[in-house]
Amino acid sequence: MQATKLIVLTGPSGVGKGTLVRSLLQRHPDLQLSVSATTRAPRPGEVHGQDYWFLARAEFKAAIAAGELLEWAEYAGNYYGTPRQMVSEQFAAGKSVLLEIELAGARQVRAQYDAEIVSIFLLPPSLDELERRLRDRGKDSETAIAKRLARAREEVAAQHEFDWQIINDDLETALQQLETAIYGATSCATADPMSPSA
Ligand SMILES: Nc1ncnc2c1ncn2[C@@H]1O[C@H](COP(=O)(O)OP(=O)(O)OP(=O)(O)O)[C@@H](O)[C@H]1O
Ligand SMILES: Nc1nc2c(ncn2[C@@H]2O[C@H](COP(=O)(O)O)[C@@H](O)[C@H]2O)c(=O)[nH]1
Repeated sequence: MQATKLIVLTGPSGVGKGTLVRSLLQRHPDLQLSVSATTRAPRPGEVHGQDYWFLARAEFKAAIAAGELLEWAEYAGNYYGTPRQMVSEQFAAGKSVLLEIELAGARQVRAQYDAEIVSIFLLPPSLDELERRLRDRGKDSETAIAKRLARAREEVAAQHEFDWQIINDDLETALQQLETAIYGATSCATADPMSPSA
C-alpha cells in the first residue's frame, strides 16, 4: 500500500500540467485533485466547483482572512489558492492529494509540510514551444500570454527547488515519468530526479 502524499505539480502556464493530470487521474483514480479557488473569469466550458471555485476578489480576500487557504498567490493579475479543508479531509482519510499550482504557492506548501511532499516541476522542451502551446490552446488574450511567458522565465529558473524535473515533450513519456515520481520506479519507466534539466 502506498503512503499518503501531497503531490505538488508546478510548471509554467501552457506546459501541459492539466493535460497530464487528466491522464494521470484516469490511470490512478485513487489520486484526489484539489480544486483551487481563483478570481480569474471562467473560460468557456469551465465549471464552478469542478475546474475552479470562481470567486469575486472580495470573496477571495475573505477566504484568506479566515485562514481557509493552504496557500495562495497572485498570478498574471488574478488570485489563485488551495482551499485547506479538502486537502485536510482527504489527507486524514489516508488519500494522496495532487495540487496543480504555480511557484509561489508551491513554496508556501513546502514550508508547511515536509516529508509527505513530492514536488515536481514540469518543463517545456523550449520557451518557443511553450509560447506555441499557449497560442495554439487559444484560451488567453495576447496580454495574458505575454504575462504568462514573462512569469515562465522566473519559474523555470527555480526548477531545482523541486524533487523532480520532468520535460513534457512526448506526452506518454512525461506521464510515465510523472508516475515514477509519484509511485516509484517499480512499474514505470525511470526518471532521474537530478536530470533532465533545461
Ligand atoms: N506533450 C505535449 N506536446 C504538445 N502539446 C501539448 C503537450 N502537452 C500539452 N500540450 C498542449 O499544450 C496546451 C497547454 O496545455 P495545458 O492546458 O494542459 O497546460 P497547463 O500547464 O495546464 O496550463 P495552465 O497552467 O495555464 O492551466 C494544450 O493545448 C495542450 O493540448
Ligand atoms: N498558487 C496557486 N496557483 C494555482 C492554483 N490553481 C492554479 N494555479 C496556477 O495558476 C496558473 C494559471 O492557471 P490558469 O488556469 O489561469 O491557466 C497555473 O500555473 C496554475 O497551475 C492554486 O490554487 N494556487
